[in-house]
Amino acid sequence: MANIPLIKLNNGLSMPALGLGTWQGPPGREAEVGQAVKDAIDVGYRHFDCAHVYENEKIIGEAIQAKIKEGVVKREDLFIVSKLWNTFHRPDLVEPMIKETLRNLRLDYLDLYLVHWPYGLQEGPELYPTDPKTGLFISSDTDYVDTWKAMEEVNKKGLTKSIGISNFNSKQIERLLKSAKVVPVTNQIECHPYLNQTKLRKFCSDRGITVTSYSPLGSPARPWQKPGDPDVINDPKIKEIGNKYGKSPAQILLRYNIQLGTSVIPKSSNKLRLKENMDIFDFELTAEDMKYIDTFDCNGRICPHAEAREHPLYPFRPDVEF
Ligand SMILES: NC(=O)C1=CN([C@@H]2O[C@H](COP(=O)(O)OP(=O)(O)OC[C@H]3O[C@@H](n4cnc5c(N)ncnc54)[C@H](OP(=O)(O)O)[C@@H]3O)[C@@H](O)[C@H]2O)C=CC1
Ligand SMILES: O=C1CO[C@H](CO)[C@@H](O)[C@@H]1O
Repeated sequence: MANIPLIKLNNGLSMPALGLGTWQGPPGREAEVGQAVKDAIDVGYRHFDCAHVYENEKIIGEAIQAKIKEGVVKREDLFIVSKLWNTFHRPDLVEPMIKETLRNLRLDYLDLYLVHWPYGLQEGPELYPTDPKTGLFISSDTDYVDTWKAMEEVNKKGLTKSIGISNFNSKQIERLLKSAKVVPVTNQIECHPYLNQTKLRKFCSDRGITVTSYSPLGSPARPWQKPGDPDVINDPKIKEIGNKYGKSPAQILLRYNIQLGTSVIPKSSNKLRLKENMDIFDFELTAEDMKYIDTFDCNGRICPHAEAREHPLYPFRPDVEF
């Protein structure tokens, strides 16, 4: 079984450099994730990236419990991540939400809890409250600085060992750090050769914040993909590099991220591909190949959350460089 390297966090804890993504895309596919989690544990995954908004945490909780009961793994060997959804940014909602996630995942604590996006949405039963006239998400006026204080509280209470952020830009991180008592351990962001985040990765690293790379394979099954959109896993140049190393395009994409120093969380529901995605620690891309892949960067963002573009805290604004 491959030995997955650990990434040191700024609070002395560590996070496995490879984890399983659990967002399953189109509705109706949520059930696949239970088997995927069980298979992943069997083949050696220990880091699981979950979120309330993926609406599958109960199934994941059952799968984890089943593997603990079977004696395949112990709770303390696992690194379980979840995320606070945008409609729960109001500070008084943070503790009830982490507790709901813990109940669903059947855990006493999380290893890492992230603020999923910097912008808050109108509180209520809808996960994506949307104005039918404009098609835009409906904002709440909660400031992530206040949400973060409540995140620090749930961290202090031991409901999660670490706290972090996701989809924050450099200006938002800078502002958060002015009042934060706890520095986020990671910023989970989209990162692959078409959007390699050189500046934001350096900005985070200079402040002791690791980067976790989401959609590292370019999320080829994302429901909103249109013909002609970025499709990094099918880039012939990536395939050609793979041929040189005897590795698949997915393995080259994941290895690229590992060598950038990030933690990487590919999703798969297929046992063979789960194994394939772990089999990336027995080779190294040369410095020349890393530099060559760096040149593929083309602002090829595939998870823009464009329906939030008018929100004052939308992170991917044209006036913010990174
Ligand atoms: N913080 C945030 O806002 C976000 C976080 N995320 C997190 O990141 C995770 C990963 O990103 P995601 O968008 O799911 O996309 P990925 O880039 O991980 O791609 C997943 C897709 O690639 C396919 N795939 C997996 N392995 C291989 C392989 N070896 N060869 C060919 N195809 C493969 C999967 O199909 P199959 O299952 O059939 O193998 C699936 O369709 C998410 O699941 C989620 O946990 C994602 C988006 C936003
Ligand atoms: O993590 C995520 C996976 O994809 C979802 C669909 O857009 C996003 O809402 C979310 O940020």
